[in-house]
Amino acid sequence: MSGVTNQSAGEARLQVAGLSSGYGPVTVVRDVSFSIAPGEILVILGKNGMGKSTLLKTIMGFIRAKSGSVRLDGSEIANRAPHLNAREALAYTPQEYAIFQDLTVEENLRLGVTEDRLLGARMGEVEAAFPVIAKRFKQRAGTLSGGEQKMLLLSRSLVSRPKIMLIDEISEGLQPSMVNRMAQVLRSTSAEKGVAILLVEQNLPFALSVADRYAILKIGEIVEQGDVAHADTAATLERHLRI
Ligand SMILES: Nc1ncnc2c1ncn2[C@@H]1O[C@H](COP(=O)(O)OP(=O)(O)OP(=O)(O)O)[C@@H](O)[C@H]1O
Repeated sequence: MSGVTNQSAGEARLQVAGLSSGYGPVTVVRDVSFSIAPGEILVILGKNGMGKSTLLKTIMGFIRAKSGSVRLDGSEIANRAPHLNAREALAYTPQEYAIFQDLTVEENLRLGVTEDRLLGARMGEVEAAFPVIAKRFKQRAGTLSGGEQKMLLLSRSLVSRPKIMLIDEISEGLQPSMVNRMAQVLRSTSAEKGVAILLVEQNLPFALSVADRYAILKIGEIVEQGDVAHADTAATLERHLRI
């Protein structure tokens, strides 16, 4: 099994073991294993087409696992419907600008909560994270800039009070100031709320500024994982990603 972790199962908020999945007969994610503790951020690195997005979608339940397990605080959730996973505190932020363009910012945020009244109580968190979003509450989401739409996506995840956040290339196409803001928000969300965050990223400086640990995915398999702060990290990334 590839990618054995340095944590015991008892500590893991998210534990993925021997996970394989794909499209029809084609296997894309192969025997992937890792775990993430509460308050920890793991980034999956890899070139285009290596299976990073497929891995996130499999964990969320959008793509069927062919084998393996996905555990949330020790309970098996592999192949559970995405809406049930969302209700039980998994928040998925896709790579696409997946907001409802014709709804207002507020209406988009409301989709992140199970009851309308909860949004009012949680708006303070959106305001603290992304003041620009809170100011545009009544504005049609389609009028936001690309970067603001990404902030709205992340805000929608935050108001759902997740235990686990699955985030696919949030920094893509953002200007540096917005990327820095995203990094701060993710760091404080994991540190202060104990959220386990699984990031998929191609933006290496951003990934390394945010994550505690990394795993490198190559043709669907984890070929290496380690601590970002470890002295060997730069050499390992150079070897596998040629950067
Ligand atoms: N809906 C699909 N049907 C069939 N094959 C797919 C589908 N989506 C992705 N694939 C294939 O699965 C492989 C992995 O794709 P995936 O999007 O998971 O990679 P990725 O590492 O996230 O890459 P990128 O950064 O380009 O999004 C690729 O070969 C891709 O062509």
